[in-house]
Amino acid sequence: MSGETRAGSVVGPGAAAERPLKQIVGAALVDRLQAPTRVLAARRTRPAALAGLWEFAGGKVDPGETCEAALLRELHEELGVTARLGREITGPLEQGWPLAGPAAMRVWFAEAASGEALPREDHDLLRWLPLDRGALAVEWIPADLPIVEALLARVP
Ligand SMILES: Nc1nc2c([nH]c(=O)n2[C@H]2C[C@H](O)[C@@H](COP(=O)(O)OP(=O)(O)OP(=O)(O)O)O2)c(=O)[nH]1
Repeated sequence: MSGETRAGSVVGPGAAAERPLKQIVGAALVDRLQAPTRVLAARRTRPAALAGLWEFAGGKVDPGETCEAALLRELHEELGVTARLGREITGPLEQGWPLAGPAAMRVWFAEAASGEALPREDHDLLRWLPLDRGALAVEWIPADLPIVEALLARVP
């Protein structure tokens, strides 16, 4: 029955609450929040379906964790940096940007407050991309492309 709409019923926020999207968070890590010129892309190593594709560093929000805390944790685990978050790059959903499957990602601008970003977990390569059409030079996870476009449109 799930996914079907009874005659006369309205699919509203309640439906979303019954089938919440898995919350993912990601960072558009830039060289500096004030007047950014480059953004960091990370190449995934797993799972096989995503290996070799590029993404924003980040990951799943743990139960009881805020999105912002999860993102700072993920950036430390994955890149070894202590980050500072800037503005959110808001998406079309309350939970951010739709991803493949029942998941959505909220994305923030971020900069490293300390540490140099290096691939530690989940990635084998990092690349600093220019904040122009050159940001599309790598093969992003397809769901990330609208986010990259929004990022380029929202660069100060
Ligand atoms: N981190 C990240 N995940 C993304 C992006 N785009 C996208 O579709 N995803 C998907 C890939 C995964 O299915 C999911 C994130 O899961 P993940 O595997 O990175 O999360 P995690 O680090 O907490 O993983 P795990 O240790 O629990 O396996 O979101 C993106 O730009 N960044």
